Amino acid sequence: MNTLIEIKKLNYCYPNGPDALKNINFSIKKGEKIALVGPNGAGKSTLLLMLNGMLKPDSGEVSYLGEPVKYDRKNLRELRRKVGFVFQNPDTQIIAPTVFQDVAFGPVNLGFSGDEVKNTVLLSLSKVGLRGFEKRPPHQLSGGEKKRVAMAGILAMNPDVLVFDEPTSALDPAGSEDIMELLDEMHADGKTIIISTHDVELAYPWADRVILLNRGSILAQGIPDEVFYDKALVKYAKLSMPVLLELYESLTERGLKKSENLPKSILDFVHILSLNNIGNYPAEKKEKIKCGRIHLVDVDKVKPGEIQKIIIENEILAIGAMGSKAKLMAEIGNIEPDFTYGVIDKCLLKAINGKNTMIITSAGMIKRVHDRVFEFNKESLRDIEILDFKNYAN
Ligand SMILES: Nc1ncnc2c1ncn2[C@@H]1O[C@H](COP(=O)(O)OP(=O)(O)OP(=O)(O)O)[C@@H](O)[C@H]1O
Repeated sequence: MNTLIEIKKLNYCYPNGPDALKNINFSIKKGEKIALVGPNGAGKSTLLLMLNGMLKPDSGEVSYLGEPVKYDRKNLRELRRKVGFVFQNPDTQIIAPTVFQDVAFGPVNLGFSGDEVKNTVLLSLSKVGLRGFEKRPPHQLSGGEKKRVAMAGILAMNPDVLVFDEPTSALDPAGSEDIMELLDEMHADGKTIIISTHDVELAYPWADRVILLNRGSILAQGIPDEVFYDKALVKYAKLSMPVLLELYESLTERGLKKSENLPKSILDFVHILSLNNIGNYPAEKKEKIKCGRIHLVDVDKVKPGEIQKIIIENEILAIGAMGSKAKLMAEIGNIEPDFTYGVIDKCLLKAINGKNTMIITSAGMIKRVHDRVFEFNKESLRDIEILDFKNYAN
């Protein structure tokens, strides 16, 4: 993997303020999903602001693709085009009287033609699930919708790296799940993503790598399993262990056999329990329970009206919509999805209980579903089947 951003020996102190960052060293590789985790005041926002040159270190270096960042106007403009930043509070970012104008701000400044601006804005709005919002005044939107407008504004500049300061702050659980799903969609589109959060439950299953920050210093960095399973470290950072790990630790102390991998989802946990012969169907029932199937619907190939027929004909008991296109399709087809985040694992969980499910999604994510189900089948010695619906005829 190529190193995109590298930070070396970085120090920063706000004028008349505390030492906000002390001797920071880390690098970000292309395609990574990184969570910067720490309690209030740890320095997360300050560090994120270094990534696209909004703050300049007092000492040390930030480099992008091997080149040290230069803090003149021209170079900063270039850098900010490649590293997009979505603020914690969308009101900081939204400036125009309509959603269209707000999202168009970047492309207009980049000198796009009228048609290019229009196409880019509409594409970005559809990526964040806000088509039809073009004429709305942003200040009349909900907090979650404003966050999406801010994201669309950044996507319109097509950056390589997306930085989100507390992407789910002030959102309800469904709004948070929607935003996290959007981040996954952007990642599937090839973007490198860095978020800050103090929500360990959110960071643990999502991130490829976690950087733990406290009082302006990096305490640890590594894969989430290692960082969050270190109780003393997590406590020192004034955070708590993700609840699945806490439960796993507690049960292994009482004799539960340890598994090869730590549980990242309820599905993983159920799998670990079943390896310990806990929660399995009794032998006589097990014989009769066949795994449910996952019906995979490609939104670009199947019409909304046809989905209802597939649901009825295949006795589908739970539906997941993965991605904004799928959610829009569900809305048009009058389908209320049961899952919109963590969809694959939730459908696998239903499948092992013998229930048929449907996942509605689009091109980029179809392979992800196949890969995850293949991996789960291999690990759990099951044969959960995927039926691909590329057109209704099959
Ligand atoms: N503009 C500023 N001027 C002076 N001090 C500041 C400024 N912004 C932040 N600080 C201080 O720098 C330190 C790091 O703040 P920062 O906002 O980066 O932390 P954070 O981890 O993002 O916190 P939170 O989770 O509460 O948003 C804190 O002690 C804070 O008081």
